[in-house]
Amino acid sequence: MSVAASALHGQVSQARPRSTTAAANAAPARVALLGTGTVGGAVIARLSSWRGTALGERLSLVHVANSRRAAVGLDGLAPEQAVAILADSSQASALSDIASALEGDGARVVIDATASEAVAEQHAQWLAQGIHVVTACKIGQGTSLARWRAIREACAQGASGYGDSATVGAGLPLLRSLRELQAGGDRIHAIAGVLSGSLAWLFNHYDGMRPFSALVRQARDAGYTEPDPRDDLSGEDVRRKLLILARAAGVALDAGDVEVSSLVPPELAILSRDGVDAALPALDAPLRERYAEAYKNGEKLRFIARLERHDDGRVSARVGLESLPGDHPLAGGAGTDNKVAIWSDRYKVQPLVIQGPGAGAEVTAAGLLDDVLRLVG
Ligand SMILES: NC(=O)C1=CN([C@@H]2O[C@H](COP(=O)(O)OP(=O)(O)OC[C@H]3O[C@@H](n4cnc5c(N)ncnc54)[C@H](OP(=O)(O)O)[C@@H]3O)[C@@H](O)[C@H]2O)C=CC1
Ligand SMILES: N[C@@H](CC=O)C(=O)O
Repeated sequence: MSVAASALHGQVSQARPRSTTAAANAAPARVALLGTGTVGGAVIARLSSWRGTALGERLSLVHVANSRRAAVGLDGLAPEQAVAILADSSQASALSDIASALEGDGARVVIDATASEAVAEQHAQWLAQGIHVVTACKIGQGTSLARWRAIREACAQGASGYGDSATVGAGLPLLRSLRELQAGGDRIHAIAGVLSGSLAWLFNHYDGMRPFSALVRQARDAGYTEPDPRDDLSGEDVRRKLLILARAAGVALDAGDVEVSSLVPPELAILSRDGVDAALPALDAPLRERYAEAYKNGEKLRFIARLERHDDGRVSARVGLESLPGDHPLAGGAGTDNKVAIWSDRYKVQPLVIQGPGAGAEVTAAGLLDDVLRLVG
């Protein structure tokens, strides 16, 4: 599929260096954390490890919530006690409470460590109120173009920043590099690579012997997959990441402009989430066949995202499983490695290649908190 490219500019996160005097005088930024699962739990652990340090003094955790409960501490919750306080809290979780919990001196920040549509729908409203949003969730910028535009406009309206490093590459310097290339006058020509940490891990480990479904369970238990692993296996998570990259590269793609080849057979796709685990073996036979075919040709299976701007102005975007020669540059990597090649005016022939862990609680939490620190100055 191809669409016309349109010139958009890179987004949004603003580094705001602060002077030493300002640093000494500034009230700590007030932080609301939404989501206490794999990623949110690691954010709390990292904040706990900062207690009593200069980094810890820059942030005050005033609101923590999961989908059920919230805990509020207007003078700051001790991060190491936040999980226990939340477990004991009788306050119901409500997104409408967050702005008031953040009121007070200092910058205000919402960290979105959920996979929630309802939370993503609030991003633009918080930004318009001057509240920074830092997110691991791709639903804000990686779904409809209208929502992506609303987020950008709200940043301008609220003079607030959107921290999105964790949405692609779990904090790897991917979006930052795209933006810096363009800030230096480059046009992005193409992007190709492995954008899913869980699918990278799966295809780095799958040898055609163990059932693929058993590896999916292992990847889920390690915290690499989305809460519903079908979001990874269907290519939807990679579609969102490619949309985020494309839009940051100045290409106004909508979700339907990306051609997606899903690994999820129809009988698994139609199930409610409760039924997914038991039905995962439906993946096994088709993937064994794909693997055997690739193996016969000396190739490796990799789930690849591709964006290309053609000379005539068309853009093509697709994600799906590819069988690559064993020595292909995108076939390398280990563990959850993402590996992304970027072609631009200065990298015309040999692309810029960025590689590193692309999923996992700790790297993602670190990427989120890096963005928070950048935004609050
Ligand atoms: N895992 C990874 O390696 C990476 C994940 N991400 C992204 O991070 C996000 C979180 O993933 P992960 O931690 O694995 O998911 P989990 O399922 O482990 O955690 C999700 C959390 O969100 C909470 N939640 C859901 N809805 C709301 C709501 N309305 N208000 C407040 N909290 C809510 C859930 O609450 P409850 O406990 O009540 O269900 C849960 O605590 C996802 O968007 C994912 O794409 C990004 C990069 C890497
Ligand atoms: N499920 C995602 C987690 C990070 O975004 C992935 O597998 O890459």
